[in-house]
Amino acid sequence: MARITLRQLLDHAAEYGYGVPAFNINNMEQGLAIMAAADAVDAPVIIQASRGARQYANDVVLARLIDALVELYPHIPVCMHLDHGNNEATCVTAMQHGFTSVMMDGSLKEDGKTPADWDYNVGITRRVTEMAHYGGVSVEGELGVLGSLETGMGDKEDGHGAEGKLSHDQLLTNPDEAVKFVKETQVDALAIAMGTSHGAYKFTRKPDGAILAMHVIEEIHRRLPETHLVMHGSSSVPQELQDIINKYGGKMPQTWGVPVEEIQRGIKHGVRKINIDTDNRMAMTGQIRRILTENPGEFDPRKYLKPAMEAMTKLCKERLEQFGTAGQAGRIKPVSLSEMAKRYRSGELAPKIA
Ligand SMILES: O=C(CO)COP(=O)(O)O
Ligand SMILES: O=C[C@H](O)COP(=O)(O)O
Ligand SMILES: [Zn+2]
Ligand SMILES: [Zn+2]
Repeated sequence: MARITLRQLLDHAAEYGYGVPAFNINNMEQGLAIMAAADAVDAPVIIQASRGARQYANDVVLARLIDALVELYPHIPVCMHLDHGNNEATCVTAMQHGFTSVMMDGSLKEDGKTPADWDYNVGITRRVTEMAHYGGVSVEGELGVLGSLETGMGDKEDGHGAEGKLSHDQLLTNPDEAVKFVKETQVDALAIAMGTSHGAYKFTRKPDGAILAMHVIEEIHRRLPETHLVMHGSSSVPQELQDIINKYGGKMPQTWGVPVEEIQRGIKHGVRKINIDTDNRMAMTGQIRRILTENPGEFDPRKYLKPAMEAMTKLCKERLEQFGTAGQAGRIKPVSLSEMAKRYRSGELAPKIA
């Protein structure tokens, strides 16, 4: 059994100076693809499911799927994480289905659209952290609202995300507030806003410091050196994948994502979890388009899902290598949830804030 908590994994990543991609999952093919990549490079993995993924695949199916993946690859530590939990219930039901980590995203209200105020975010995140830690489960919180520094718009693209115009203050996490937030909520990891957004359309040009504010990460890390930082919306949206999709009938306007070298810079400054969904969606879609275009008579899903899985495996492998996750699986001895719970109770896992 190699299920592992986010806290244990990110503590290890901090100790050895690497980052861990968190790949979103919605179905068996994505699960198999992630595990094949982790196995190929001996990396621990974070597999995360959004509320949408849980509705799509069904909690019971997802839970059994993760059991199966863990059984198939007993030497790979797997953290099963809830992406963008919107209230206490979403977090608790994830824990009931074997998630070892939950995100309570209190930066937005329950509707996943309306920016929340400080008291709401601290209150709900603190409640989830208390509950989760009793069971040894890890918690990621979020401070600041994801959205574009180019347009000032929230990131409404894929269902979750703020609607309408946001202020510069909302779009960039304030370092002083970050310190207070971690202290008051006791989260294990903190997602911050610095110009990334979900989906493919993050930037209209290769991002520089004006629209991808890596200096905010560096400042927060200076103030909170022991806190694991999380970058959402961190797909790189490779040109090559845009080209494949468009070559085979797709119509994706030219766009830019988060360059891998910027993420690597973040990893030097406390970024430990890097969320990636869009790149994998694009890798799979490109191959499905290619196969169906080249073989219009094809109707066996395996014929296009297998190349789609292989493309996803290739992308996951690249990120595991680029972030330094490769080669770390064998160095981690999973700590049980009950042992983690004891450590929270003893106070030894409380955030260390100067
Ligand atoms: O942040 C994410 C999931 O929480 C995914 O981000 P991307 O859309 O950039 O892949
Ligand atoms: O939050 C963003 C992730 O990419 C998950 O997206 P989703 O809510 O469409 O499943
Ligand atoms: Zn969010
Ligand atoms: Zn996200």
